[in-house]
Amino acid sequence: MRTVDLDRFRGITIAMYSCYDEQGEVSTEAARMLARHYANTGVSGLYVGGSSGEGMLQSVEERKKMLEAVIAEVGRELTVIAHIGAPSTRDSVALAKHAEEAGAHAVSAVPAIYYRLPEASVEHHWQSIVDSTLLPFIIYHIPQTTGFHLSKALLTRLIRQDKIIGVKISAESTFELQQFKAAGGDDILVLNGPDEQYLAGRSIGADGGIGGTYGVMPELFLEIENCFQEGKLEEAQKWQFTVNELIAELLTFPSLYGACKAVLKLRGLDSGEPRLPLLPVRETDMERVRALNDKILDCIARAEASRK
Ligand SMILES: CC(=O)N[C@H](C=O)[C@@H](O)[C@H](O)[C@H](O)CO
Ligand SMILES: CC(=O)C(=O)O
Repeated sequence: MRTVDLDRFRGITIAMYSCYDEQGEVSTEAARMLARHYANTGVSGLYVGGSSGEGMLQSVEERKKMLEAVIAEVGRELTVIAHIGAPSTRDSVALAKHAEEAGAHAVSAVPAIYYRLPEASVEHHWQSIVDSTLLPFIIYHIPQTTGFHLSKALLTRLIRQDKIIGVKISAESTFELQQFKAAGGDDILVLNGPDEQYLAGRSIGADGGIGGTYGVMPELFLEIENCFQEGKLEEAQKWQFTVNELIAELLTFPSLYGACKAVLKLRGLDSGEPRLPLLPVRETDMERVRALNDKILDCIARAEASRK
């Protein structure tokens, strides 16, 4: 049995976008505003500084600032998971210690990126992070960007430790997800990464999800989750199909996060542009963004009406 309460990490966790001002500097006001908005939607948590959060594109100081702002605003209402993975173990450990002091509920990290590392390096990297704080740790497995394939053997070894409570799996294989779940059972959390497969992930063993498109439509993922919990699988599938049409459109823009941020801006939630090399939405694409935002809002209204 774990000494950590796993329940607070279940449900819908938004992989929050970065928040910048007009000059492209981290904006604590924008971070608080966006975190506040999310706290009012009913999601369980926020994942700060991950892929959607552009942690890899920020300095250590900027990452600290962003995390502190989110915790100051919603740290008592929501579960805040700090993604502290950085190319070096040294920076990752510094960020993990900061996250603990700042009041994060858990830390999470990708493998050390850039070098093609043997499993022993990645294990040592993660272990150093885990040993540096008392916080629970969630492995972030995203082989399509890191190039590192987490083996079931390494996972099994790591999750024996009380502090290593689970894995966020962004690999697209639901079989792999199921194998991880089978390796850890009720004693670990397996969190679904690919938003397009939220329902598939849940159906095959995921305990919840952390996703980058939740941020423009948390209500729709909450609806899939509610239907799933109520055993209304056809309804859940209908909403997943709806969501997937929207994701397919979001993925047609030069960057997914640029599109998501542009959508939010139309709703008065300005978090600035994504940081380069992630491209912002082109002026000539703004008509398409407007149409897409209208479509998403319409789907959210339908989901809410179906609950009444
Ligand atoms: C590769 C990547 O960033 N995956 C994210 C996290 O798992 C997802 O949330 C995607 O952003 C989402 O599924 C859209 O493809
Ligand atoms: C998408 C996701 O989960 C992340 O941004 O890390």
